[in-house]
Amino acid sequence: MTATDVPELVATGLTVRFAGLTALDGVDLTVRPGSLHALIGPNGAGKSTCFNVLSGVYRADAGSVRFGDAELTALPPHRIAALGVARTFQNIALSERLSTADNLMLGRHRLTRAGVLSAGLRLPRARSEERRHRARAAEIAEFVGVAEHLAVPAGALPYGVRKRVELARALCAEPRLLLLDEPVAGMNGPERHAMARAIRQARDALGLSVVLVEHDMAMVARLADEVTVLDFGRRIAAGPPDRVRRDPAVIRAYLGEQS
Ligand SMILES: Nc1ncnc2c1ncn2[C@@H]1O[C@H](COP(=O)(O)OP(=O)(O)OP(=O)(O)O)[C@@H](O)[C@H]1O
Repeated sequence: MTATDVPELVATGLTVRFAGLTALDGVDLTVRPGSLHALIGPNGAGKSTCFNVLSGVYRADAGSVRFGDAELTALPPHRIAALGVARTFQNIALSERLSTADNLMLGRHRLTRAGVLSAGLRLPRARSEERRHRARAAEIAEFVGVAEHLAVPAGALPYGVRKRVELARALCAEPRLLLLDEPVAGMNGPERHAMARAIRQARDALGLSVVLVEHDMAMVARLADEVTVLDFGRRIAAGPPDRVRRDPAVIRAYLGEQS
């Protein structure tokens, strides 16, 4: 199944101030439908703040966010989620005692009418709805390579697999735009590769747009169609990874971080 109605995300002039500090300063960001877009930049550049604005956790002091015809700018997080914007966090937020399958069912909560985990009455309609959702969750588990772990409690899985289960859970909400906050943080080489493959496969299979915050330039070059670079709250470059990597302002920003 492919999402056919993925709109463009267009953020314009995003500005966020905390006390005396301007965390985002007139940032523009356009995410083409179905693209994999990386948001990068040195520590404190404003990446998380940008995610928090896109998902409604923070309200911008100025600027706007449009997702197709929808104006997201002043909407609370649950309304933004209802429009098909899902997000993962840097820290794992799975229920450790629940199986992978049940964690994925929690991800489908937004789409269920009967309340799938509490279908205690076992009414036929609730049962068939639950079956349908479990089948879809298993299909999504397949896209991100965690299908073999469906029966295992999330807490018993290795770190890299748990992070992919989290990705699957976010996908279970059938988002049209997925925001991934440092999806490979803390992973070793093979886990990074598995996650990169999972992200690409999910995007290809579901046709959604993905924005990911990432530090590792090699990973960005491998994965992203387009990159936006922030530094001190400003957008200093945007474009395809190859061009952005060679941009003198980007090189300066990253060298500055190392010194
Ligand atoms: N809630 C807040 N209150 C005050 N200052 C904040 C808050 N959130 C972020 N900041 C500041 O805003 C700036 C941008 O922070 P942000 O976390 O968005 O950067 P980042 O690019 O995500 O950094 P990192 O890569 O270290 O996660 C930083 O100077 C940070 O200290």
